[in-house]
Amino acid sequence: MKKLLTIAGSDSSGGAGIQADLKTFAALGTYGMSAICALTAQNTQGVTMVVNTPEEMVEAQLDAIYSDIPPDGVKTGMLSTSGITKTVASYLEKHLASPLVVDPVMVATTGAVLLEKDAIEAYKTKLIPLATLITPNIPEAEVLSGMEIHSADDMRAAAKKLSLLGCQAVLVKGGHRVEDAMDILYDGSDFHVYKGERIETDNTHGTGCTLSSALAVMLARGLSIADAVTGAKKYISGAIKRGAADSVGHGNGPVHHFWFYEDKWGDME
Ligand SMILES: Nc1ncnc2c1ncn2[C@@H]1O[C@H](COP(=O)(O)OP(=O)(O)OP(=O)(O)O)[C@@H](O)[C@H]1O
Ligand SMILES: Cc1ncc(COP(=O)(O)O)c(N)n1
Repeated sequence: MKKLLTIAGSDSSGGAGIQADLKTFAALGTYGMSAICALTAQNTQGVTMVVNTPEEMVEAQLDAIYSDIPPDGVKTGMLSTSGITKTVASYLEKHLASPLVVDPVMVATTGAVLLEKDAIEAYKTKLIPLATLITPNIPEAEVLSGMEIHSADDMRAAAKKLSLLGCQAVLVKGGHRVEDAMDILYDGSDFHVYKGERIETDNTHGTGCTLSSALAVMLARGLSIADAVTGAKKYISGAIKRGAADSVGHGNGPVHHFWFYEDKWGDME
C-alpha cells in the first residue's frame, strides 16, 4: 500500500485542503498522512479566520512522519506564509525521497487570500525547484510567471517559463477559462493537452486540492507524469460531476469523492 502525505491547510467544512486531500487518498486506496500548516474557519461561502501553525510545529509534524512512515508521494497545498513555505522547502530538501506535487494555493474559490504575498519568492526559489510537478491555475500561473494568460498559447508559454524555475513539469489548469476545462502540461520537453468536458456547476470547492492529491497518488504508483495527469483528470472530473448533482452548503459546494466506489457499494443514503 502506498503512503501519501499532504502538507497543507485545514478546511473546517471538509471540501478543500487537508480534508479533500485525505478523502482523495482514501478513495484511491492509499494511506493518507498530514502536516497541517494552517487552520481555517471556512465553509462553502467563505473563510472567516486563519491561524497559522508555528514553524517549529510544522517541522515537528514532518519529523514525526518521516522518522516512522516515509511517504511514497507528497503534495503541498496552502502554506500560508513565507516562513512556513521556507520551513517546508528546507525540510523537503533534506528528506524528500519521492515525487512531490506543489499546488501553489493562493486564493480560495470564495475569494479569500490563502497565501501572503511575500511567500511568492520562497515558492519560486526554494519550493518549486524541488517539485516533480507544479499545478498552478491560471491566476496562480500569472502571478508566478509575471505574464498575462488569455489563450491556450499563453498557457503553453507560461508553463515553459515556469519550468525554468527548476521543477520537472508544469500543469497549467484551465478551470478558470470560461469556455472549457482544458489543462496543459509541459513535461520539460513536450506539451500535452488534456481536454475535459466543462461541467456547469458552482460546486468547485476543492477541485485543485483534489486534482493535486490524485496526481501525487498516480506518481507514487510510478506512472509517467503525462499518464498521471490522465488518471487524475479522470478522478477530478468524476468528483465534480458527482458534486454538481448533490450540493452541500449554501455557496460553492464541494466535489464528492465517493463517486469512485459508489458503483460498487450502491446508494449510501
Ligand atoms: N466546471 C468544471 N468542469 C470540468 N472540469 C473542471 C471544472 N472546473 C475545474 N475543472 C478541472 O478541475 C481541475 C482543477 O482546476 P481549477 O482551475 O479549478 O483549479 P484550482 O482553481 O486550483 O482549484 P480550486 O477551486 O481548488 O482553487 C482541472 O483539471 C480543471 O480543468
Ligand atoms: C485550507 C484550504 N486549502 C486550499 C483551498 C483552495 O481550494 P478552493 O480554491 O477550492 O477554495 C481552500 N479553500 N482551503
